[in-house]
Amino acid sequence: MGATMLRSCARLIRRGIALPGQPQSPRPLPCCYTTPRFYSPEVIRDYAMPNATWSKNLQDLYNRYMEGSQSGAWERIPSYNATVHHIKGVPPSRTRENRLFTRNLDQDGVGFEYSMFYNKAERRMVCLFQPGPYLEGPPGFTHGGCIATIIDSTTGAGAVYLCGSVMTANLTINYKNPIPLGHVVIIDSKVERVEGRKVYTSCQIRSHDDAVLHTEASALFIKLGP
Ligand SMILES: CCCCCCCC/C=C\CCCCCCCC(=O)SCCNC(=O)CCNC(=O)[C@H](O)C(C)(C)COP(=O)(O)OP(=O)(O)OC[C@H]1O[C@@H](n2cnc3c(N)ncnc32)[C@H](O)[C@@H]1OP(=O)(O)O
Repeated sequence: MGATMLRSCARLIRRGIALPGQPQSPRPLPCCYTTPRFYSPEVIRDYAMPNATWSKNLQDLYNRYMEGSQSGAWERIPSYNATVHHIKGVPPSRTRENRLFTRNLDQDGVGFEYSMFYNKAERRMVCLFQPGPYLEGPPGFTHGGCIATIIDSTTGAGAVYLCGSVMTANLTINYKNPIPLGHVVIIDSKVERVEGRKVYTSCQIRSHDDAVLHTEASALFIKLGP
C-alpha cells in the first residue's frame, strides 16, 4: 500500500471512527445507501447483541459485562458488518460490497459470534466469543487462523479505541489448548504501553469459566497518520 494512500486512509479513519462516548445506536442510513446489495435500507444492524444462537454461557457473560457497563467501568462496543459503517466520510459507492471479515456470513451462529467490551481506565478490550461450526480446523475444534483473527480484532480494537487508526505490524501467538467449536471463551486484551507510533498489546484467551487457558498472544500495532 502506498504511503499516500495509507495517510489518506488514516485521515479518514481518524476523522470519523466511532469512538466511545459518541452515539453508537443503530442509525438511519444516508440516502446513498438506499440501493444496497447486502443490507437493509432501514437500519445498520448491530451484531454485538444477543441472538437466538447464543448459548447460555455467552448470554450470562454478556449480562455480566452489561451490568459492569451500568457502573461505567465497561462499555459495550457496537459491531457492524462493514468497516465503512464504523468510519464516516468513506464514499459508500467504493466500499459497499466489502464486508468485515468477522461478520461476513449471513446466518447467525455459524461463524464468529462475539461481543466486545472496553474498559478505558484499564486499557482493556474484552471479547466474548462463541466460535460456530463453520470455523472448524481440527475436527470439532476452532481453526488457528480464526483464533488469530479474533485476537487481531480484539487487540486491534483496543489499540484503535486508545490511539485512533492503526495497522497490525506483528502478531505472536502461543496456542496452548484447543478451543472446541461452540465453547464460549473470553479474549482478554490490554494495551501494555505506547512508544511513539508503536502500540504494544497483550492477550489471553480463557474458557468462559476461567478453568482453561487456551491461548496467549502479543500484538504490535503502528499508529497511522501524523
Ligand atoms: C486500519 C484499521 C481500521 C479499523 C477500522 C474498523 C473499525 C472497527 C473498530 C475496531 C476494530 C479494529 C480491528 C482492526 C484489526 C485488524 C487490523 C488488520 O488486520 S491490519 C492488516 C494487516 N496489517 C498490514 O497489512 C500491515 C502491513 N504493514 C504496513 O502497512 C506497514 O509496515 C506499517 C503501517 C505497519 C508500518 O509502516 P510505516 O512505514 O508506517 O512505519 P515504519 O517506519 O515501517 O515503522 C514504524 C515503527 O514501527 C516499527 N515496526 C514496524 N513494523 C514492525 C514489526 N513488524 N515489528 C517490530 N517493529 C516494527 C519500525 O521499526 C518503526 O520503529 P521506530 O519508529 O523506527 O522505532
